[in-house]
Amino acid sequence: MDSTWSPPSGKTSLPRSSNTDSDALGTPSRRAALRLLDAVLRRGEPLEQALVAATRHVYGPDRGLAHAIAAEVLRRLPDLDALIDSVTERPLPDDAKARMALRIALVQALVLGTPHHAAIATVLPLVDGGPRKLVHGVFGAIVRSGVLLPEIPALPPLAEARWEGEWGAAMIDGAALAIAAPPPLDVTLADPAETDHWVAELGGTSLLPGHVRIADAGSVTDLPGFAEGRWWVQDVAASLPARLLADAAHGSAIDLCAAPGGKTLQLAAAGFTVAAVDVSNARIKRLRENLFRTRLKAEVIAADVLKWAPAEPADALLIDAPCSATGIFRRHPDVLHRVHPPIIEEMAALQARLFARAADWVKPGGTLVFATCSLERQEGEDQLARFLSARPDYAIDAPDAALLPAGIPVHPDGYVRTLPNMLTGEGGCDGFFIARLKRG
Ligand SMILES: C[S@@+](CC[C@H](N)C(=O)[O-])C[C@H]1O[C@@H](n2cnc3c(N)ncnc32)[C@H](O)[C@@H]1O
Repeated sequence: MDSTWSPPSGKTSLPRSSNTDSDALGTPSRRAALRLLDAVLRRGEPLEQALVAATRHVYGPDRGLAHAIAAEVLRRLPDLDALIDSVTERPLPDDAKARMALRIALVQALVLGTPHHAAIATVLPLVDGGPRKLVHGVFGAIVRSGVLLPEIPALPPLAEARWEGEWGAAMIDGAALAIAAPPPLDVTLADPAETDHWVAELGGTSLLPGHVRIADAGSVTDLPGFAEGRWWVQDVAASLPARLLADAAHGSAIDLCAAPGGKTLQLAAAGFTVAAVDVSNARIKRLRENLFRTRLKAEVIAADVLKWAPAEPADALLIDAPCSATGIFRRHPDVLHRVHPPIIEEMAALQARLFARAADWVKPGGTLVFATCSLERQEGEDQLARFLSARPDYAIDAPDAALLPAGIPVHPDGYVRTLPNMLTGEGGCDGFFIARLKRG
């Protein structure tokens, strides 16, 4: 047994050892959750990317459960670890299987409402032949003490230090609040004139014409209007780049880094003739499905933007550049743990190349929007500054504040920066950087 834990006096009757019976009681989904956490925390893989391999032998609702457990552990990791460390004599190694198993058991018992006996019984087989007694004892000590996780989660120290330095304490408070509760579902309507209709039909609220926010949506595909393609899922902040473009231009549009196509759909619905380019075949498949469902039209091009070039320049160009994705941590909490400065620098270098190359594909007098779903200045403000100093033919084109939800300002320098401490009363928003530029 691991020497870092001393059993509380008296007792511990362990559930039976792992066998196919205990696996049938829900262990496969916990094994899958363990594989997911391993992929994110040890190998630095995005959670979504790890899903297929990690849930290969898990079916039906168990797959969703594995995803939910792993995502919730990632949201509450610092608080779960603090609880574990409060009970062990010496800290368990960060990547020890016992710590992983405890995180999975505790998040079920303390956040997901799993009965305590089921939370521990389904997890003990994960440490079979190893520290079962330790895991059982630590879990028991914590749940018996009646301690709860803090209402407002702690952020991982490295992310907190980076963001506090960049954006200040209010942003940290907003970010912590943002992971305390599941985010609302935002949808963008194919026809903004139908906003009132869909607000009523979906039981939501609206922050902008063509936007509906639903607090507790349940299954997206079962909602009215989904199958008919009247709307698509898109955070309100993610809808702003295409809104800004459509406000300033019309005619032809090139949507670079387009898949799965939320912004392509917006541009097509706004009347642009759209060429949508993306390098990922898997994501392009989803883009085509989205076009099919919404009956909207775009030319879809599978290509690497660093090698591809259009036959002629366009009136409007959107670069929704690949990035660290730290702005979407509410739905993708893996970014809180796996994004570090080298990844941010690597993505920023790619963005700079895409931005510089695509700038030649806009007609004189045309409009370019550069956007990233990142909370890092290197992927936003710094990109804009470097671009403007290299391209005197471009100037910032500040949008009218009326294009944005009340609570999201236009920055004095003319771009839009959304942060987790914006729209907090309405359910928050993702972190985005959006710059609209006019070519002279
Ligand atoms: C932020 S996502 C785009 C989201 C999309 N615009 C939307 O609204 O649904 C970035 C996209 O960039 C694509 N990408 C990354 N590098 C690329 C490259 N060199 N050329 C083309 N697409 C690229 C990725 O496949 C990914 O789909």
